[in-house]
Amino acid sequence: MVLAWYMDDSTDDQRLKHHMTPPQYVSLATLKENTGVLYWKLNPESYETDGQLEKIKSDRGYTYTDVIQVSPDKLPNYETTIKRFFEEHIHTDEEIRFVLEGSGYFDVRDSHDKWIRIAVDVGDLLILPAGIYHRFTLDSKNYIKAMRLFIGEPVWTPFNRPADDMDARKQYIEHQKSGF
Ligand SMILES: CSCCC(=O)C(=O)O
Ligand SMILES: [Fe+2]
Repeated sequence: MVLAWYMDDSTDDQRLKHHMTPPQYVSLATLKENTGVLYWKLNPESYETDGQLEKIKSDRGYTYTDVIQVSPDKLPNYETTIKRFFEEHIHTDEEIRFVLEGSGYFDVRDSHDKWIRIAVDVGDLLILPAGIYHRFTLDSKNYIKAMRLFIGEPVWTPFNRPADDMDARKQYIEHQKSGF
């Protein structure tokens, strides 16, 4: 089950939960209204045949899929890559991830520039809109396997903050003002 919460300001291990005291959770509805992040829960046992993933793919035009595994032995240049995932950045396209095994945290900035931590695990399909400031980290279990989806030829290029002058960022801010 996906859960999201506001993060504390501690600079401790990024893989910890970083709850506020007391914890301050964010509902999926609020997450969507405030940030444009979308979420589906799919059945990890039957997603290949039950049509749910196929429907999302055809509704949203996703034509490309691959699978990424993040662990020291599976991911090339592991240390460098996980550092890059955790640098605050945007993309010019949506970031779409469907968790097949393991778990992790996507952190996104809300409309007041506060970090919201989204905990994903098996069956969670998360869509981060183009232009949202975000980052990714493994949690303390240290492993995730996820499907990546894309419209057309994938572009994974991160643009680290500050990227406020980019069109994708400006368009994101406009959407946020007018309501997702
Ligand atoms: C959960 S997939 C691993 C992270 C990733 O692909 C990304 O941050 O772009
Ligand atoms: Fe990203």
